[in-house]
Amino acid sequence: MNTILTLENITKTYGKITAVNQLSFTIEKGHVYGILGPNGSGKSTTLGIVLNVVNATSGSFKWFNGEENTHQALKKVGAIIERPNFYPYMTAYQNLALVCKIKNVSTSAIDDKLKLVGLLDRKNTKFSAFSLGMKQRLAIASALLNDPQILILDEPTNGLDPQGIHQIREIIKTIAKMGTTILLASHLLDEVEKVCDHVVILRKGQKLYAGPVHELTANHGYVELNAQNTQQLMEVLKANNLFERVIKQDEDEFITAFLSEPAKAEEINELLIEKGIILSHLVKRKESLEQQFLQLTSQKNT
Ligand SMILES: Nc1ncnc2c1ncn2[C@@H]1O[C@H](COP(=O)(O)OP(=O)(O)OP(=O)(O)O)[C@@H](O)[C@H]1O
Repeated sequence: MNTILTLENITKTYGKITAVNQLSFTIEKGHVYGILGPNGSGKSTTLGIVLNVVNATSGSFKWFNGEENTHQALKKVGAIIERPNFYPYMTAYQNLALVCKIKNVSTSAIDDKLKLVGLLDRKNTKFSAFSLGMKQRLAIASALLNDPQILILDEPTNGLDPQGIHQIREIIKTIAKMGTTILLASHLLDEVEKVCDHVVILRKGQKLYAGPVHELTANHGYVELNAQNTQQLMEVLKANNLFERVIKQDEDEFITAFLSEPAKAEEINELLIEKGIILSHLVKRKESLEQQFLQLTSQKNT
């Protein structure tokens, strides 16, 4: 089995606040997972729980199918969940050598890891002289020193400039291509879309969606329509299997009908003419991932 991590009904409460609510999902080897959600949706708390730094109130999780205890399993996990913190007066190399000593791994891999994050030529520069982006890249090198099976990152590009953001995303993609599973938390849809192949969407600690990113985008779009007799049009649309959801709120100018399978505007028009409906408006649209994300996160008021 290639299961790296399984969460089952994890809940974490802080007094009256439910930070994580009955959360279940599975991480399989070889994928890049994003935990996506607005600020305060429970992403960091979830990462803290699986890394054993936060105790869950209820529910369970297991690493590597529960073959080893959590303490042993976490030796195969690389994680950066806080701002990178190294000794400022020591060089990049010296800092990593110290990490090797603490993790009890050989220093022979240091240059390779520095190369991977684009810092080999800065190995003898003191940490205090590093930019935030360089510090973050050094933290990634450090987390990779023991060749973990999974790398966990909490908001890896927070606070970086566009170039720094690009560098980090490219490094994450390279690490993933080399076979390391990645789990990253982000509030940036764009980041998850660019870097991840799977996503768990959270809102107020609750899972709204878990699955491949492409399935979230693989919808057939929707049509906006109107006719003189709106009520009749609504009824015809609702009765047809071509549409999985038909919506019109009072303030809406048009009816929105979500397609359950691909269909051209001409086909829809023809179908409605057969039912005696002359459309005054027909526009076919496709929701962007952003629209879907906003729709998902604004629904389910709990
Ligand atoms: N130690 C704590 N004590 C009390 N409440 C907490 C604590 N840690 C987190 N929370 C609360 O739990 C909820 C989830 O927080 P969490 O940090 O996990 O969210 P997040 O999605 O990572 O957001 P952000 O990106 O803003 O950190 C929030 O309402 C937060 O205020």
